Amino acid sequence: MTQAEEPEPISRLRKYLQIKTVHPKPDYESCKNFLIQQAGEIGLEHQVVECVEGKPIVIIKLAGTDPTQKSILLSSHTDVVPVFEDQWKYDPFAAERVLEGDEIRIYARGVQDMKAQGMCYLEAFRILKRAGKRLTRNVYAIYAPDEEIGGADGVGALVETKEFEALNAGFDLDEGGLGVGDTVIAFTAERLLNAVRFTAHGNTGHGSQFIEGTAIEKLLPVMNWMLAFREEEKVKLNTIEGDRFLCQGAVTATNLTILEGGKQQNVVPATFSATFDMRVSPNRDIMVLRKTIRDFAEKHDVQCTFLSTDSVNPVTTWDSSDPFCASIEKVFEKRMIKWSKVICFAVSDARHIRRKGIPAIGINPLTNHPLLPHDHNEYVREKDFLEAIDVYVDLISGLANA
Ligand SMILES: CSCC[C@H](NC=O)C(=O)O
Ligand SMILES: [Zn+2]
Ligand SMILES: [Zn+2]
Repeated sequence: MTQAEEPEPISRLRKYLQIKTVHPKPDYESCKNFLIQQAGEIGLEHQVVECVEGKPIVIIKLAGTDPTQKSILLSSHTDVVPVFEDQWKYDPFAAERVLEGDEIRIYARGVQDMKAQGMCYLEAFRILKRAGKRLTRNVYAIYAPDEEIGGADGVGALVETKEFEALNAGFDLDEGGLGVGDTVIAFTAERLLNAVRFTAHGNTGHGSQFIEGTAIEKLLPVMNWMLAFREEEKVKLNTIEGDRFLCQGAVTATNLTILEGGKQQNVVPATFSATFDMRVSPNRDIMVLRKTIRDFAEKHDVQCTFLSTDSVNPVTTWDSSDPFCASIEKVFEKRMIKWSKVICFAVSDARHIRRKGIPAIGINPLTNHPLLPHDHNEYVREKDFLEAIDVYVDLISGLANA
């Protein structure tokens, strides 16, 4: 096979990928300009909501025939996570189009997470607009910053604005994960982020002595207890029937991610701290869990700070008799797509939308790829991206006419 001429949607995707919206200093300005230019080219209205200066949210509208009906949101984030450049086969921001074996791939940071998805929305709008087909409901594609750092200044702030209220949203199609094998996953919920930092203070002194009541002595039982909890949940996950990866939302994940303390090898540290990333399953009562953790830490004279204090974690119930869910099921059926409802293992901007009482489902039609979000050499097969656009044409048409 030779590398055929580059299809136009691929050229546009590559341009989007070449914009360095990478943390810690994402180029949101160029990104905003690119999206506005795309909207203009397709002939669509756009608005920019800047809840926090320098963090624009671009909203592009496919106008429906009946704007009094609740609208459909297509959510995406524009930011991408940092790279270890020397670990990449190609420049992560060149968006190289490469022939590997018999497939053409686009390599770039953020192509899986989630710029390909974001561009699918616009390409689908382009096709629908060109066909002159008017759908009933308004559809808004949202391009938001900062999802990768929590989204407080992005969708988290947007949902509190008059502009968001004016969108009159009834349903949100949000960020999905790539399919597992050939199965498309539909996120109906997420685990709650519950990062916790334990800090212990103790006696200090010469490193040669048996100092009593040291910070590390206090901290260790708490750390071990947290790791025992981690083990318990891991065992629980292994007893669940079904794919371990897809089922992980049913249990709570815990990882020690930061360990700090000590200034010099021969000085017993006066302070030591351990930070854990916890992802709490919606099946578990977060308030009870937090109290148990706090009580245990305090019993060991260890301070406990929850770095994330969100406690509300709404779940979108998949209801096949709901017209929006039914319209998605119909697309999957027509296209013979295997799919599965899943609790998302990480968090996404969908949680901000669900907290406003709007149902949100995270879907990504790309299947049979290695999962590379946040990893080196992130890529998407060209053929699959082009097919995903057609899936979005169907999803958008179904939802907007539901
Ligand atoms: C601090 S918000 C982090 C958001 C991130 N979302 C996707 O990877 C996550 O770690 O789940
Ligand atoms: Zn993402
Ligand atoms: Zn991510």
